[in-house]
Amino acid sequence: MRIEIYARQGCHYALADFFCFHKINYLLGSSFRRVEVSASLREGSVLLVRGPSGSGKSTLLRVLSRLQELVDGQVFFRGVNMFSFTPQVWRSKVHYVPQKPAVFPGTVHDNLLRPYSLRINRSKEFNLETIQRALDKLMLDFNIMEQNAGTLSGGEAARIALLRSIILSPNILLLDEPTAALDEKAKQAVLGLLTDWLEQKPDRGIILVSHTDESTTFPSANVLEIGR
Ligand SMILES: Nc1ncnc2c1ncn2[C@@H]1O[C@H](COP(=O)(O)OP(=O)(O)OP(=O)(O)O)[C@@H](O)[C@H]1O
Repeated sequence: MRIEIYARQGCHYALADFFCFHKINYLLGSSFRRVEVSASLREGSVLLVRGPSGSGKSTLLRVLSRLQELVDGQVFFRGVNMFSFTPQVWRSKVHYVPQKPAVFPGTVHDNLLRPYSLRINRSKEFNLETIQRALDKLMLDFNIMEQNAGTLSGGEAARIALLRSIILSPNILLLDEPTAALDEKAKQAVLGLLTDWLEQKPDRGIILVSHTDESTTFPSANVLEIGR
């Protein structure tokens, strides 16, 4: 009950209490520059995060995925405070896909399989048909599965990192410039996949940091401006 009350106070302006953060404060790197932001995300929707370079957009995503401490403020998923979850459970719900894709030793197949070795994902199914469909949508050939992940191009590695998150079916995707390394056609493919992903199931949302205007793809998206 206490959690409910906090949720309403913290995010009372939210259209729905799906995911929201209220007056969260965080430091930029080791400097004393501090950012304070509030925003909310409706189920099935996108929150676009904009702001000048160095304003703290990537840091916000790190804070929301609990890779960096917040100084103050509250974050809620369905009215439950972020700190009520263990970091592992929180990160299985809220996935961060960094700007520089993480590439692990081994093939692309090994890279996609890697998160399933974590206890939190053991009950999840690694489904090759789903992967094949997603690779198609991302304009990648299924043969890429056997390629050494260290040899992927920047744009390929970005799409594989996104796919690795998507197949685990989190509730919230925190995406940092997911199309920055892509040409226009591949960019549209990624945005199409994200649109489909949002529509496939309820209980999903995306927070998207992007320097390009994605509001035509996601016309109902809320926008959070940082550092203006
Ligand atoms: N680990 C760190 N150590 C020191 N400074 C850091 C660290 N991480 C971030 N910063 C600084 O914090 C500020 C915000 O960085 P952040 O990456 O969040 O910005 P951004 O808005 O995402 O920028 P961009 O649009 O260029 O990607 C920058 O000035 C950056 O140099």
